[in-house]
Amino acid sequence: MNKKTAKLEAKELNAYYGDFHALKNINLTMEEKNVTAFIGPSGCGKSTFLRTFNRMNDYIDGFRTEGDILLDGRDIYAKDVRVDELRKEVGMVFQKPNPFPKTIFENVVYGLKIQGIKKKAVLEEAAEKSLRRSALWNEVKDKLHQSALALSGGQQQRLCIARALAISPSVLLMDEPASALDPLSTAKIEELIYELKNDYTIVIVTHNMQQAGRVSDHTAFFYMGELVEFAKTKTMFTSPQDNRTQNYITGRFG
Ligand SMILES: Nc1ncnc2c1ncn2[C@@H]1O[C@H](COP(=O)(O)OP(=O)(O)OP(=O)(O)O)[C@@H](O)[C@H]1O
Repeated sequence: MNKKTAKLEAKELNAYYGDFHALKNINLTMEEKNVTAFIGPSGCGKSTFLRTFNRMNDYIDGFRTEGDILLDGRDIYAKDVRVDELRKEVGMVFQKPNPFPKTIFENVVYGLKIQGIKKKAVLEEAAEKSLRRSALWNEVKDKLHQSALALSGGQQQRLCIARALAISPSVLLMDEPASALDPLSTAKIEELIYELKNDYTIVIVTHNMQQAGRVSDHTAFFYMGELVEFAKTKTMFTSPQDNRTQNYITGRFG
């Protein structure tokens, strides 16, 4: 087996919303082309941590970090890092599907157009590739120029994944990507995550323990801003080392 390399690393990471200490001295390494699930009770800092990897928290007044976040060994909070470049590398999919009120095609190629790509043939090829990759092509290939808002919730979420993939990121952050979807659409998203990890490093926040078990290689359990435990998912669910992890995964709290 190939030795996996570190893709994302947090080193002594602390994060604050004003005076509130939201993430406490987090050290974590995530391997390339792996799926890592973040689990833990509501408010423990999962989304905050996820959003540090593409600097999504930068928009929040009073938010600050200490310590380092590294992508391919480079500090993404360094002064010379361009956030727009970073977000090409680190794509994100949110809890609620959020397609733009545009056509399916325009949604997928949105990021490419912002980058100045205008050639129709290039955009068409990229759209097809991304829609195939997100397992949506067969369902939408005959209505690419219809409104994305007419798609079902599950299709909209796969469209948002296609939109994220179109700009060729190497990391995909997913914040509870299936929690607003029905079981069948959820299963499709899970299958897709399983497929995508051949090419992408994926980090997923989920409240659904079965989902973490099904899709992730590694799981990180957070509690009150601390990373309590990080392990291979199988190990975490069969023999957690910390009582808090044990209590959470057996449903005693959270
Ligand atoms: N914009 C903000 N301003 C101030 N505090 C915030 C902000 N966003 C989150 N927090 C606080 O930071 C803590 C961690 O929130 P976060 O959303 O990261 O938790 P979470 O584990 O993702 O929760 P959930 O599972 O409910 O989504 C919470 O106490 C929350 O109230």
